[in-house]
Amino acid sequence: MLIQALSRNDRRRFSIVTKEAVRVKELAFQYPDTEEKTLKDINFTLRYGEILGVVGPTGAGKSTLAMCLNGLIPEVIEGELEGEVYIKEENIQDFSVADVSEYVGFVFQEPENQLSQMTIEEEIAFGMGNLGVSRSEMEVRIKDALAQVGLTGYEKRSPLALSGGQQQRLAIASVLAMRPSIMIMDEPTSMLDPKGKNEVYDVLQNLKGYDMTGIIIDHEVERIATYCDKILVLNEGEVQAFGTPEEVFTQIELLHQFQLNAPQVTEFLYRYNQEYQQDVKLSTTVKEAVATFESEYTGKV
Ligand SMILES: Nc1ncnc2c1ncn2[C@@H]1O[C@H](COP(=O)(O)OP(=O)(O)OP(=O)(O)O)[C@@H](O)[C@H]1O
Repeated sequence: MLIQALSRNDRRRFSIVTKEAVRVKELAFQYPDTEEKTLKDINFTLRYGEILGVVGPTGAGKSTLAMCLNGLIPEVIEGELEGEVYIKEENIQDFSVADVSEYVGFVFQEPENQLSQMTIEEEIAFGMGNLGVSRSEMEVRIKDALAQVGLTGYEKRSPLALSGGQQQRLAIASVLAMRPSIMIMDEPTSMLDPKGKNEVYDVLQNLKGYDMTGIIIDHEVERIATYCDKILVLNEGEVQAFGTPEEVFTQIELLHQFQLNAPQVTEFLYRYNQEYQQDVKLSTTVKEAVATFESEYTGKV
């Protein structure tokens, strides 16, 4: 009855939100010649359009997890893999890395390492060329991708003449033009200065709602908390927490166990509660915290 009442577009959207974009099931991985598994019994799912932030201390296994999701493990990087990864409900172990790359785009830490062409438009065309996209379609996608990352007008420039933040935005544009269903970014801002970090997160913020599922590994908890729909905390290859930013970042004591911090506002509220024996709700954004304080204290002071 409900389905019948929906328009064709609504039905399409309905089917998208109800399907899983990513399912990781009992995933474990051990590199050769190591004594312990780097990943142990990882389970989570993401729906279409959701953005996942992966946080964890150094060596937790975050990059290893990312490589299991794009098929580099175990096809290119060998080791003992257990469990399954489903992208768009297909088990990626049934496909080659090249096939998986049509659905899963990857943005690396260091932008320079992923740029190889003479001009910005050639850079964006390069990935599409490997997918067999026609010249006329490429032109449309180049224009669109540059507009999305704020680099319109830079088509003929050299990628090497861009700032770090612009280079990373170009790397994102190159992935966007390939129209993957999932975009994985492994610490895309770690090599950038604060201005570059802001540029990249502003672009990512604008991409939200573009029907693309995203996975971002980053130590920038402030930005992760506002940008992501779900957070996964990884430590020594095990999932310690998975849920919304509010569900995860309010577990301050758990985070501290793994030398991780919540956003500053959440840390402040936690310490305020401790120092003054209060029970103020822990918020993960300044806006929410202000609203909480206003409703608690207006007229009482
Ligand atoms: N090719 C490899 N062979 C053997 N061990 C490896 C290999 N690559 C990574 N490791 C080990 O696996 C563990 C997890 O590494 P990984 O890079 O996935 O962690 P990470 O959470 O991404 O760390 P960081 O935040 O420092 O990037 C580390 O102990 C690392 O030394």
